[in-house]
This record gives sequence, C-alpha cells and structure tokens, in this order.
Amino acid sequence: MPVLVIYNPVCGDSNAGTFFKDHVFPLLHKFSITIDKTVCTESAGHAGNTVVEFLQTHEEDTSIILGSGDGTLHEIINAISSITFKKTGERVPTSAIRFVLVPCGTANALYSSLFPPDDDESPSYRLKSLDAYLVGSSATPLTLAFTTLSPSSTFSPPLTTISAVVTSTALHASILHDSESLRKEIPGIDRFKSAARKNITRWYHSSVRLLPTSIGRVEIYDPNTKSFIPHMDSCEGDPNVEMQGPFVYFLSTVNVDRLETNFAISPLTRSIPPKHTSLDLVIIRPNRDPVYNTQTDIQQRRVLFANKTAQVLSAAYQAGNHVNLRYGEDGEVITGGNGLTVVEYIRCGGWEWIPEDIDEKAHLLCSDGTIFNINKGEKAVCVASRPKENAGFSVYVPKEVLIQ
Ligand SMILES: Nc1ncnc2c1ncn2[C@@H]1O[C@H](COP(=O)(O)OP(=O)(O)OP(=O)(O)O)[C@@H](O)[C@H]1O
Repeated sequence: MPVLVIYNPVCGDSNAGTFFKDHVFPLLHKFSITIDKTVCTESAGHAGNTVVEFLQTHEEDTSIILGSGDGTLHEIINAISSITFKKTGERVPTSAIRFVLVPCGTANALYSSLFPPDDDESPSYRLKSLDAYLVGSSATPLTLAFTTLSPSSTFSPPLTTISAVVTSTALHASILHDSESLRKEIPGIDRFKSAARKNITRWYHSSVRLLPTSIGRVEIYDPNTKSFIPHMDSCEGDPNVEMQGPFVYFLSTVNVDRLETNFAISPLTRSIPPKHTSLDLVIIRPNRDPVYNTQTDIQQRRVLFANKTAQVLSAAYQAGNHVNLRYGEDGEVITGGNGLTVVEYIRCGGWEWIPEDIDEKAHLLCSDGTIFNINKGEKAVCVASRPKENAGFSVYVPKEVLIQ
C-alpha cells in the first residue's frame, strides 16, 4: 500500500518538523516502511493538493501519515471530495484512504477523542495511531457531515463542506471566527476562551429543522433514564422536528466526544456510541429558562443568561457533565431535580439552519474550524454520512479503540 507522509510545520506550537525528525521517521525506518513521498506543507492548501495529485497517480488504497491538527485533515478530505478521479470518473475515491494521525495541532479533537489523554505528555502518547499502523492494526471508518450552503445565485452550484469533527453555528462559530485573528497573539487553546468571553452574551435568530437518523426518528438524551429516547415531536409519518430560536449554542459533532483534551462537549458519543449513521447535536436555547419572560430588559436578560451558558461550558470541561444540568424553579442551573434540561442533546441524521436575515452573526457556519457565510435568505443543510465498505476515510487505531 502506498505511503504518503505530510506534516504541517506551523500548526499548534510549530513543532511538527522536530517531532517527525526525532520520533516518526526513526520509527518508520525501524519498521522498514517505504515512504513514497514526504511533504512539509508550505501554505494552506498544499496538503490537499499533494494528496489529490498523489491519488490521481496511485488510485489504490493509501496510507497517509499526517502530522497536523484537525484543520489540515479537513483540508485533505475536502480537496479529495472536490475532484473527479481520472480512472474511475467518480467523485468519491473508490479506494480506502487510511490516516495515521500524529497530533501536532492546537486542539487535536479527533486524536484526543480516539485516544483520551491521561495527562501523558510523553511522545509515546502522540505515537498511538502510528504504533497501530506499524503492528498491522485495522482502521476505524470516519463518519462525515456534509453541509450544503444554498448558492448565491441560480447560476452558481451549491457549496458543500465536509466535516470530520464539528459543524456549528451560533456561539461556537463566532468563537472560531474571532479566535483565528488571535492565533499569533495567543497560539494555544486560550484564544478560544478569549473569543468566547467576547461573544457569550449574543443570541442567534434562526429556524431549525432536525432530520431523522436511518431508523426514522430524531432522538433526545433523557438524563432520567440515561439513554436516548424519541424526541416528542418526531413521530412515524412526520419525523422532522421544527425548532424556533433564539439559540445561544448549536454545535454538532461526528467521530468525537471532545473538541480539546478536556472539553467533552458531546460525551455521549463515547458513553452511548451511535448505532446508526448520525451526528450528536448540542443546543442551548434561552427560552427554556423558567425566568426567560420575567426580565423585560433584553440586554440584562442576555447578560444574566450568559452566566448560565458559562456554567454549561465549564461543566463540559468536567467530563461532559453539562448533559445532566437542569433548571431549578427560579432558573438556577442545577444537577438533578425535574426541571427542563439546560442543554438539548440530540442524536439525529442531520439538520437545517435557516438564519433570520437581520442577524448577521447567525449567518456564520464553522466546519472543522473553517468559517463560511450563509447567504441572506438561504440556509445550511448538514447531513451525516458513512463511507461504503472498504472505501472512504479511516484512522488507524489499536483493536480496543475500534469504533465498529
Ligand atoms: N505551511 C503552512 N503555512 C500556513 N498555513 C498552513 C500551512 N500548512 C497548512 N496550513 C493550514 O493551517 C491550518 C491549521 O492547521 P491545523 O489544523 O493542522 O493546525 P491547528 O489549527 O493548530 O490545529 P487544530 O485544528 O487541531 O486546532 C490548516 O487550515 C492548513 O490549511
């Protein structure tokens, strides 16, 4: 099987080159792995172009040893999916593309979800996917989320972006949008916290439609039974669920239970693994708060609600405990009781986000850290998809980590 090595020298704290020289290449040499091509990326887009060129000439199952964060992986998946393969004339690769992930980025959401960290900062923690590849382990397939943005005119085709980790709007998309400009100033994950503080009082106005999974239902997490149950608005004949805003948080994930080492925003992906092609969706809507209607001053309402959003996000850092938070009688955020859950934790086949024209920020969409703008009067439609057997993208993991 051909082997391609790619690393991004500027991702994370810019140490991918040194890490490959000190740890990755010596291991490949020790196991007598023949490398067909090595590329140290020189700019955004370079990794995607490299892989496309490589596959056009090889067109067989390929292993890519990738030293980067989630953004470069996203770039490669999208580059491959945007071409037509010369030999087969197909838009999707008919062969398998298997990644060895070497986490070198800022957040490394996919890697830290597949290999939950145990405070192990040693090089061996970062070599787990490579070890799996070297001992001939299998690769776990990636579910992908395809988001289509309606075209800006009838003459242009719709734009599709593919996420292997996260697709979001609302607060998370605003954070990613603003944090990019802080990358130089704050290279680590603190730039996300800084951008969160700037955006936390904002509400986003949009209509939402949740789409069923392949079993024909939208499901919601019930903390009483600690299981997913059919959403009360999703029935046989009419499985879609319509939702009105305002929204504070609207974020869906595939393949991951966390976006950073300790930020387990979709923890049920791990504790209750999905049985069908689906994505996990975390929603916060302030109108579920029992005191929502009691303050008349809208600005004051938003500031007060921001404290509750902050409590949810900080609970996500405590092993994903936000999924158990409820409102008390006076709107206080508590664990236990019978109040409405603060978070609506949904498992569904996809969603539609239809932002209100007047709300600029509700038009932002984040796909694995890349930011898109939804045109006025248009919508984003996100659908989960699983690869065909023996095709598509997968990641080498040891046997005990295999998702299926
Ligand atoms: N040599 C380069 N110079 C500038 N940008 C690059 C280069 N190589 C890749 N990139 C771009 O850098 C972006 C970020 O890379 P990546 O996601 O790998 O790291 P990160 O953002 O630090 O990590 P994470 O996504 O885990 O937070 C990607 O969108 C990629 O296109």
